[in-house]
Amino acid sequence: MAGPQRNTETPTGTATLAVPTPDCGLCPRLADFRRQNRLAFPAYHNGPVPAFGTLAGRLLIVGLAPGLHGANQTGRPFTGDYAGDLLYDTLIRFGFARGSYGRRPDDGMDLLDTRLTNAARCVPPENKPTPAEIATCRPFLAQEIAAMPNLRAIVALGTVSHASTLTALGRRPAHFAFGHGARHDVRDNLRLFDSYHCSRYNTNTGRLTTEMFQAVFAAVREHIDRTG
Ligand SMILES: O=c1cc[nH]c(=O)[nH]1
Repeated sequence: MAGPQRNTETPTGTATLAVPTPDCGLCPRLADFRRQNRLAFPAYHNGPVPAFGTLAGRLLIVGLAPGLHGANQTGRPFTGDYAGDLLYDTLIRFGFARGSYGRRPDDGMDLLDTRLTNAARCVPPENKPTPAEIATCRPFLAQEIAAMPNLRAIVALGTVSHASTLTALGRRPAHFAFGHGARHDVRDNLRLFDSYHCSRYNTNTGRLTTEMFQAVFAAVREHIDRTG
């Protein structure tokens, strides 16, 4: 766990972006959980899950945290478990992705004009990152945002992502109430769209329907096409 806490990646070939090291120890509880998971599931990714998609994109989607048998297994956000089913299908429908989601990182899915990341990069016990863990991981989210020169829209999946995104942008969450379908102009040329998280729990309970989720991305599509 010792050693530098930051790597850099150069996805655009120009900008460098700080990302957590594979053995990031900034959150002791998550590092402990990772050690347990390495023993229990040695074939899994078991590390911070990097963002997926291009930094040149106009859209950034911010999830909560990797699922134990999803992104923590495969190393790609929202990949490997139910959480990606509705998300990737919706992205394809509105032209933000192409391919077909196969729950595997080698399924050939491409994001178009879009980047996908999480408020916390490491899998938390019981899918619940603590506020301190979200805060510790926030600089990586802030760097993602800062490294996207064409950004026009951010979709926050759930209240935790909504608040962390606003804080990363230097805005006060108390000034922007979360609501499914809510839109907030958070700075010049940048609109935040809120959605309930596309988790199995939310869709099974009917809190989030396919139509509700699609309506958010229809609005994002319209916004991006209109603002260029
Ligand atoms: O928020 C989530 C849920 C599942 N998988 C992710 O990568 N993020």
